[in-house]
Amino acid sequence: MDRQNLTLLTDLYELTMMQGYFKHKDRNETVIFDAFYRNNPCDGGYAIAAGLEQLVKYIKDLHFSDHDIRYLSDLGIFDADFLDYLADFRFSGDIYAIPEGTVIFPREPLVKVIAPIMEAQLVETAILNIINHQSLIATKAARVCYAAKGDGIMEFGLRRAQGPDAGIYGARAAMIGGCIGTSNVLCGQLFDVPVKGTHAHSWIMSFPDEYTAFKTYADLYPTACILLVDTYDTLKSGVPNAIRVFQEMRAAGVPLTFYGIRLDSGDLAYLSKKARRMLDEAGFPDAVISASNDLDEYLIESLKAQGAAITSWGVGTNLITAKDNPAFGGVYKLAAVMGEDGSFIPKIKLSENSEKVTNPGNKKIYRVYEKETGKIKADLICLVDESFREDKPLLLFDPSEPWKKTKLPAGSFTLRELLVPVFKDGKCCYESPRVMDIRSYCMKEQDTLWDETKRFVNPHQVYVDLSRKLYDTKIELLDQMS
Ligand SMILES: Nc1ncnc2c1ncn2[C@@H]1O[C@H](COP(=O)(O)OP(=O)(O)OP(=O)(O)O)[C@@H](O)[C@H]1O
Ligand SMILES: O=P(O)(O)OC[C@H]1O[C@H](OP(=O)(O)OP(=O)(O)O)[C@H](O)[C@@H]1O
Ligand SMILES: O=C(O)c1cccnc1
Repeated sequence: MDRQNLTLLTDLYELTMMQGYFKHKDRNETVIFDAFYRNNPCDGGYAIAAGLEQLVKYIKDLHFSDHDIRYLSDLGIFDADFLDYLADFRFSGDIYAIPEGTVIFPREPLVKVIAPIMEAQLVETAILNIINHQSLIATKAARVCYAAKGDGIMEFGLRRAQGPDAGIYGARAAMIGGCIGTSNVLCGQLFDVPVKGTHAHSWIMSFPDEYTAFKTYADLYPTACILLVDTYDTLKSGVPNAIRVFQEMRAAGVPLTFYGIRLDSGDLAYLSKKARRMLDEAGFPDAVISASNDLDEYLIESLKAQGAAITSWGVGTNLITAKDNPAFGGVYKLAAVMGEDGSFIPKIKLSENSEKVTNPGNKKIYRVYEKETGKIKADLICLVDESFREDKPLLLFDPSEPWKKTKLPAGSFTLRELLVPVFKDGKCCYESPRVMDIRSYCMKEQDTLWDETKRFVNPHQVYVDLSRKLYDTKIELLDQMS
């Protein structure tokens, strides 16, 4: 994906609407679109923003090549004047976004596009495609890492990902969410993240016996020597053969730095405890026991509760595909159009479902932290011309039940604005951090959540409140429409 022009990575209707705007509207009419999501993945209490670096690259590269124009012309639905316009097309607007690795909550704008309507419309599909995928996998990874309580999680999903892009960018997102490495070598090269791995059953099966396979592997890779012990019989053959090889390494003076076993089938709790005892009794208490086999956050949590002696985890299919929640559900909605006097006229989308009624206007988001603990108290969506101060009391109320109010005393909270400028007048003004730096930031972000929000069953939902002014604007629009 990084190597090609993605301008046609859009739904046809964006282009047919663009042509309609071109012919029947003021094509320079400036509008605001918000990308946001409505429900946390996996019924969780939060999500992790990811994908901004690829979004930035996509916007920077936006242009219709001669080849693209010829293709669109051949479709027979676009007129020459519109195709001429496309030939000179560049993104000229502003984009604000929540930085990658940030903890996010439903209904807050993750990306805000302020641009001429034709441009803002075109980019909908790709923005959602990129942000939805990576935010989903980063969130899943954060959950898996949370279950592992500080043990390392290796991302092993490339072979099970839905194609190369999902494998590459999914692994990138999994690193942001907290994995310590990936087996995906191209992801390692593209994003300078650690690549890690053990070996497959085929390695063992290709040798005349398990011991010879282990011994050969240990001679080749003595400093990262994790032996897969379940090809024949984990406790009767795999672990004893691994111990024999470790003893020989020690006897030969090979420093045992990072070594151990991987379990990939059977009862992982039982086998890991037995293996732990065998390794300890043989004098290898620091041998790592790693495990894989269709793991996810729930299984890891369960294995921990069962006292499994596993301290390193390989997670493939369920992470890279977010198997139990395969779509993030982010949407892109019109929030305002610019009036003749240059001010924005807020727009709202109605729905039978009150949760689906959009938040109108040109907005920004404050994150409100409890000063004493540094934990998130709530998020506050307001209009851009509003400002709130830490030295003034802050009144928060629940937008779905506005009579429920909380007044935070001045000095008891800190505020941070979440949306940062990414493009200004079509020029990029944002430099993406390195993935490993985003990962470190994401770890700190997750520390701002209470465990009650991170737990898997009925997590506490963080309040995403509206300012009084935004709330009143919304109610006024709803009144006008009814
Ligand atoms: N103690 C345990 N508690 C809960 N789930 C476990 C436990 N041990 C293993 N599992 C999980 O149970 C599932 C099935 O394990 P099992 O070993 O039967 O898998 P399998 O793929 O059938 O084995 P094999 O690879 O030998 O075919 C896997 O997702 C595995 O991670
Ligand atoms: O189970 P996942 O979470 O998807 O993790 C990746 C799986 O991929 C490998 O198995 P595979 O059978 O593909 O190859 P192998 O011969 O190396 O075990 C590995 O052993 C894991 O079990
Ligand atoms: O390195 C490993 O152990 C590995 C890599 C990919 C998939 N499963 C395991």
